[in-house]
Amino acid sequence: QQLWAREYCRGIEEGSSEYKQKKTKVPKIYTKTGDKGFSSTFTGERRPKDDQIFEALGTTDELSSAIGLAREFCIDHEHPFVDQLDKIQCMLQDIGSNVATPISSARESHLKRTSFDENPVLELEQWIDEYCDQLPPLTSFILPSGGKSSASLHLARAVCRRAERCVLPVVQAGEADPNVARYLNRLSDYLFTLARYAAKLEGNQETIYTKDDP
Ligand SMILES: Nc1ncnc2c1ncn2[C@@H]1O[C@H](COP(=O)(O)OP(=O)(O)OP(=O)(O)O)[C@@H](O)[C@H]1O
Repeated sequence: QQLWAREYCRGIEEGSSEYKQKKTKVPKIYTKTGDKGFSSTFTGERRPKDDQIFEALGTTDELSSAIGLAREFCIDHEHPFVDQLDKIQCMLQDIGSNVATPISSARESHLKRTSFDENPVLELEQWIDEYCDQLPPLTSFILPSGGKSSASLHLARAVCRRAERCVLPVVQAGEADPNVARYLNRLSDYLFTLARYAAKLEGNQETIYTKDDP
């Protein structure tokens, strides 16, 4: 809202009467148009808030928030991959735009602005391969553990898998780009690998699954 106001009033001296007059016209964050349980897609359609589009959109938002929290723990340790997490959060924003633009009601200009191609998927694969080369091979199940960075990356991984489940029906209905589902599928592998890598960098032990024999 603040940013919007600053942009809207760009070039006008802050505090001047013209600025104050213009700023009062900045729309409020709450329009109340969603109070009856319906909201808008980017194409302007009104749909119930429990529609699969908003389910997918909301879960993608949860995923970005989970990564945002993990990122904060990683910053505390000055991990070298924080830039990758930043880029992923931006990609998730693009995924949200693609999902919120159902192809059946989109105009050419909508599709152009919200397209999602396969390059980000390939980039994730490259990152995964680089980390895997530096990790010992997995010989048993590991549990979400390995310190705060690692455990929070595991939590983000689990949210990522839920986001994938929510996005899939939208993709299968032909309403979002299949690269969106591919990206989320690859992202959970990236987050798993990164969780292990973070534990290694921090010198933390990962907890191994064990089963007590009766
Ligand atoms: N509960 C929700 N979960 C996921 N996405 C949502 C949800 N509600 C709205 N959206 C999407 O996020 C966009 C912005 O949300 P916003 O809260 O402004 O919508 P709204 O509830 O329709 O409006 P308002 O909050 O002003 O009454 C909406 O246009 C819609 O695409």
